[in-house]
Amino acid sequence: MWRRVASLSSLISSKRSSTLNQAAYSFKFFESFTTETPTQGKDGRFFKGKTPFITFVLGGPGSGKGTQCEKIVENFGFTHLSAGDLLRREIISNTEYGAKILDTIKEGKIVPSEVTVKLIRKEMESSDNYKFLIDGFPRSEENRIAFERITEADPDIVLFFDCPEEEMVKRVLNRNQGRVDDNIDTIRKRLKIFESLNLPVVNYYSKRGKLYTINAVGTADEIFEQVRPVFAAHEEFST
Ligand SMILES: Nc1ncnc2c1ncn2[C@@H]1O[C@H](COP(=O)(O)OP(=O)(O)OP(=O)(O)O)[C@@H](O)[C@H]1O
Ligand SMILES: Nc1ccn([C@@H]2O[C@H](COP(=O)(O)O)[C@@H](O)[C@H]2O)c(=O)n1
Ligand SMILES: [Mg+2]
Repeated sequence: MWRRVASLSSLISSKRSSTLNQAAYSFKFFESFTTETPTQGKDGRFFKGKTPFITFVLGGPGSGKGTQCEKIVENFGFTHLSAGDLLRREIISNTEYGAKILDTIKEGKIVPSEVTVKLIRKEMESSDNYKFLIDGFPRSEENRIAFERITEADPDIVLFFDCPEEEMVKRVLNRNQGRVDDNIDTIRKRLKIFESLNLPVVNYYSKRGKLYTINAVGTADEIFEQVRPVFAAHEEFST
């Protein structure tokens, strides 16, 4: 049986053991990484030009984050940074920790935050744009806190694509892009991690008044009509 992820707060209390397991896992994983201390930009700003406008894009696996990000890019001129894509690029580039990332993604677990934040930060630093969609991040409170620490930046908007599990599973199994994690076993693991680690982040931004919840059921165009007003409210984003 699949169920809709509706009440966020009721799910949060059950997360403790998953959180501890993930923390122990991250520690073991991270032991094999070089632990260079991150450098912080002057006044916490490592970007060129304007103050960055940061949108975090959250939602379960297959909820349509990437699909909607493409539309936001087309309509509002953002730069799309998918944390998952950046990690997959590390695997393909065969970097020193590519194999570890591959194992982590196959297990549906979360890659240590410092690794992911540094990849995101590098992309932001080398971009001439100041409007960023950071898709699939933060996936956990640890991700969120690491981003704040390393970049000293805070998101302006957080989008949350709220989708029933049954629909997410259907979409992922039909995706057909050859992803190693698009199989039923890994999807189940990713859904558990989503509930235990990602929903607390959603809840955090909800309490801070930054969250825009989008009903992710319907056609991609219908869903985008809920997204559009969030950005249209900022006149400077009209391209
Ligand atoms: N509204 C929609 N209705 C039906 N299918 C959709 C819709 N939006 C996206 N899809 C399809 O569902 C699949 C998953 O979408 P997408 O890759 O955008 O999700 P995602 O949230 O980025 O997933 P992940 O977290 O696994 O990267 C894709 O094959 C996409 O074409
Ligand atoms: N902040 C993140 C984002 C992703 N991952 C890992 O990548 C997998 C795929 O991510 P998608 O956003 O493309 O679905 C995800 O299941 C994680 O294993 C991560 O560790 N941290
Ligand atoms: Mg995606």
